[in-house]
Amino acid sequence: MQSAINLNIGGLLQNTGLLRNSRNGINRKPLDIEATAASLSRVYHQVWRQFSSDTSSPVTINQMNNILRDSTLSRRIARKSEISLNYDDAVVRIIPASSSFYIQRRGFRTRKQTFGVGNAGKPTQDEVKSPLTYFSELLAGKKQKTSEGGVEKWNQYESDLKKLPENQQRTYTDGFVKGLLSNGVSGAGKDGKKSNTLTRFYIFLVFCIFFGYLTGRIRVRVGDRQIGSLFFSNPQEVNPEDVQVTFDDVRGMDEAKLEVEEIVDYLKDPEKYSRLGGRLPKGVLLVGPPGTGKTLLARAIAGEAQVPFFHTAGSEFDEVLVGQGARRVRDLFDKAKARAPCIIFIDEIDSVGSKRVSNSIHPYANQTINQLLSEMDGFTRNEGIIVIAATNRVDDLDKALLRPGRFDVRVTVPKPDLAGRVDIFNFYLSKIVHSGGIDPKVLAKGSTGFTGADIENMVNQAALKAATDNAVEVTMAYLDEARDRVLMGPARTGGRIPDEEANRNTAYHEAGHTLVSLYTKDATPLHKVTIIPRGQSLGHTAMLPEKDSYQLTKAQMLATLDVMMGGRVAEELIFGDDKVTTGAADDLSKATQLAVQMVKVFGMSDKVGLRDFTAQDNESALVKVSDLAPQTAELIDAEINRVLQESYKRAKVILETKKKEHQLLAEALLEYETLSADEVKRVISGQKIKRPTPAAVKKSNETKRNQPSLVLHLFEEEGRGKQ
Ligand SMILES: Nc1ncnc2c1ncn2[C@@H]1O[C@H](COP(=O)(O)OP(=O)(O)OP(=O)(O)O)[C@@H](O)[C@H]1O
Ligand SMILES: [Zn+2]
Repeated sequence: MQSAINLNIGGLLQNTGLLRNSRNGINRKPLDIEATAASLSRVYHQVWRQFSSDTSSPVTINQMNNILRDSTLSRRIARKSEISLNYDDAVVRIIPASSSFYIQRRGFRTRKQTFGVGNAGKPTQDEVKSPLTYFSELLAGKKQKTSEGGVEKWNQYESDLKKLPENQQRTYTDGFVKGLLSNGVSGAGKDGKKSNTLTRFYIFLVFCIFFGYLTGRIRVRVGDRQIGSLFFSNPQEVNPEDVQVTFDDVRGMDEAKLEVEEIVDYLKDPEKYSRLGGRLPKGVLLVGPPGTGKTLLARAIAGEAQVPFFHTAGSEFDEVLVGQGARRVRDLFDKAKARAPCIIFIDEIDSVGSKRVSNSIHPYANQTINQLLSEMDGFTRNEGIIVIAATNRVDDLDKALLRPGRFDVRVTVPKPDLAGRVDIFNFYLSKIVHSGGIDPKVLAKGSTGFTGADIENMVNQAALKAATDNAVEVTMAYLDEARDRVLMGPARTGGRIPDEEANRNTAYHEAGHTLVSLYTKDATPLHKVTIIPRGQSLGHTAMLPEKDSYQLTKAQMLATLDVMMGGRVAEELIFGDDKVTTGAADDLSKATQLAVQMVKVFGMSDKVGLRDFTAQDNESALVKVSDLAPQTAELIDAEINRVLQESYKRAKVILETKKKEHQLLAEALLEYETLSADEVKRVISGQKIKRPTPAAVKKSNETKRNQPSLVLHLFEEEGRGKQ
């Protein structure tokens, strides 16, 4: 039992880690509601049993699902710096940023518990305790009710503040406090007792605002520059003992590891290198797609060499007062020099180091880059500082950053190949209890294109689901299910949407994609098709490449286009021209993007010819957009249209000749909701599927759900208004 719970806590932290990742820009991992709900409700159950003699669970997974499923809410959850779940007088606070959470019972005495599993050491209770709770407790004394009112008002105030344009927030803050203070003075004469409470509330409020300002919870803007949160947002330093990652934790990138090995050697003993006159790089640029383990590799270098690791992100240098970005860079290097040998890691360097621009929107961006450049020139090669930067868009970087003496070593961190994926699967499988029959090779074959982060996520999802089901071990079935989640995004937990007309439309739309993919020679093989909503889309047709591909042929790209067109064509053929829906918007935008690239970048249109027409889009280009002959622009436009039109026609021919199969497939989708590639093939050849329909399964699973309701409080940090 205990171990199952630990697993869930670990899983919960993983999920909060996902939250943190999705806040960090590129949304590569959508929040998996089902898994999060499962782990949350388990934790709840656990807390409940510790704090109350009542052994029944205070909240069921279903209820938690319902709460999290609300799509607007879940999108907002992904942006939260803190999520707090209240039930009766127990509170669970989750702090994605530090991958920690704590459980607390409000009342006369506060019992707290911190489960810290994680990267950078356990935060102490006081660290994770929000300033709000702190002050509400401090000031409330035994009058719990009052302070709760305060918190409520505070929440109201905070949410009101967020609705305002950012430049007005400061004014609002001042006004609000002034108003309350003057109100309090006039109220004082009438009712001493009340004013006492009020005064406490004001003090509380002022403290909150001040504290919020300090911790970055509240940010003040002047013009379009932001001040505030200057005190606590210095680059966070992870001490050597905290970086416990070693090269052994980094799997499936042997070449990259080899390339950075000598850096480790150097950091361990810089003297040795200086003595022999060796010249080591000052900066290393890790280039690769998100989730391939660039951060992990940098950490491992620090861990292997046992040196301090300064972790920052390019975006942290942004959004500050004029000159603040430059100041932070300077501070960072000053601190690093004092701790040499050490590593400075700058994640997403493209957000600060992109090409220097001379426009009025970003007048100060250049200062930050210039500072970075001068700092890097400022220390000598053998001073013991290695700056490691990560990016997935090396083309966007300012050329000056790439010159010798700066980031002159480039290490590519690609998506893992087959052998790499086997290695990564082995690594993460070894951390869970799984059945003997699982073959990492099979898993690796079925996950072409997955990154290390995807694989970690997949194994973790499987373990979570198995724990929720009280399974003894993680079986292949769980892993398969988890792969689909990673591949297609988390499914809506409530199953199909309640609108059967929309479902019918989705079924024919997806069946259209599926059929075109089956009958187009170079299309990526079909994996699964579903009409259960996932993410933003109502249905999904998933394809999975059979093997790693290092390049795409023109035929493959055209096939991809045809498959994308299949959805709209299907709607048109079945429901008529004026009954087509908005459902094809995403298909069309992706298709257009692909067609544009084929014509403008890949030279795949004979008429337009072998020329890269995007090269002129930047400042220093020899040929500017305006130099392009109008006929050429017209030709490009016409060719893009032609590529799309032809693809549409090919899809139409297929679906017109496969009417019968189309209908069979759509009907089967309506009945079974999700079909595997094999099942699709059975259905269109007129055979039956031998498993109960989801409707039948649901009916037999109907359970009682009469539990008390749950309140979800969300604390927002980032000033992005409500929704
Ligand atoms: N090659 C790998 N071996 C083991 N684990 C990996 C590997 N790649 C990724 N992971 C797992 O995925 C997590 C996320 O990877 P990481 O943050 O290092 O990726 P990244 O390339 O830095 O992404 P981003 O560019 O978004 O910052 C890692 O913490 C690790 O747990
Ligand atoms: Zn579609």
